[in-house]
Amino acid sequence: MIGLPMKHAAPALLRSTLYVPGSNPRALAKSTQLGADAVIFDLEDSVAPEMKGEARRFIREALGEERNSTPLRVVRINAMATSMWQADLEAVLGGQPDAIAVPKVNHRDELQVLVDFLMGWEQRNGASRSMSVWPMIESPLGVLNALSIAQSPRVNCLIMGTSDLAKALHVRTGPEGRDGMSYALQHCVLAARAAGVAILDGVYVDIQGEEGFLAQCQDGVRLGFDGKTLIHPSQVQPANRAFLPNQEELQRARRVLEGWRKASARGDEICVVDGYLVERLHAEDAKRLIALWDQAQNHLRRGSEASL
Ligand SMILES: CC(C)(COP(=O)(O)OP(=O)(O)OC[C@H]1O[C@@H](n2cnc3c(N)ncnc32)[C@H](O)[C@@H]1OP(=O)(O)O)[C@@H](O)C(=O)NCCC(=O)NCCSC(=O)C[C@H](O)C(=O)O
Ligand SMILES: [Mg+2]
Repeated sequence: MIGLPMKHAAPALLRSTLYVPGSNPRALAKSTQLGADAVIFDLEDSVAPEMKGEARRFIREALGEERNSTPLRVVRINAMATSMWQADLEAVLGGQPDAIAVPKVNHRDELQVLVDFLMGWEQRNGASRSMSVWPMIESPLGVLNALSIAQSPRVNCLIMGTSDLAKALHVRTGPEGRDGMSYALQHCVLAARAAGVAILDGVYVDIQGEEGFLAQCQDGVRLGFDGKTLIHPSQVQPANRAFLPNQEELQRARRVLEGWRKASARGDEICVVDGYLVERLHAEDAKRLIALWDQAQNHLRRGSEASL
């Protein structure tokens, strides 16, 4: 039933999420054809104040286009501390985006205001489903409150705003790494996992810096992120590859699952695969990796069917 606080399931595949300035209709049209798992049509920092109205119209038009289930369409509104977010929502909700990304969330109370607004809109307009909410964590207070933010109604994904966070923390980031914010990143991954929601790593702003970008994707994988937010089409395919198991990991996961299933059928809870102890938890983790791979194959298939 629309309107009740409820848990929204986390999207299954979010390796690549591409930001697109709402003021750029050419990029808006292109963004959904690039193989990203999600796109974020932006009304916040990439749009000049005098362009906000026009960007709202462009985004509403882009949402209205005939579409498939992929990529997910998300709209980033202006922060709840501004006077712009209501007009943003009024302009785009009729286009039924898959989620609303909310920048600079410091406290769960801000989300309650947003959810109250969404519930009112959905009731007035007889909406058939309730909108998901993707809060952005990009301040020290946001990081410290990450768990309660992640547990708020309708939240099914957190997004790291690492540029704003680096600025607020006074840390340097770049190809040499981002050690200064590793505690904050890990804290947010912990919060997302505890709340059962997805979590996306921040952007890498050096568009030409392929090597640095790949290194940061690998860092994101090691930290436990589900995927990365992106700023340029050239980052989509590398992120799609980085956030999937490679062939060696996939084959190993299949051997682990098979080995454990055989052991389980014999009544054993443990076995040894490739010289390593395998318990139920390893089989479950292997199953998760295989499911991720299968989701990506389905996504590819749907994409190629859509382009026929
Ligand atoms: C950074 C850019 C301004 C560079 O744009 P451009 O100079 O046009 O790049 P290219 O010439 O290489 O572009 C080639 C074609 O690709 C299209 N394009 C470029 N970027 C995108 C995109 N993001 N989505 C879709 N399509 C894109 C161009 O239109 C060209 O197409 P064509 O003309 O047909 O050949 C630009 O990449 C850009 O605007 N990127 C996104 C910037 C953005 O959204 N920033 C805000 C989000 S990041 C953030 O806010 C951080 C967070 O809050 C934090 O705190 O960390
Ligand atoms: Mg930001």
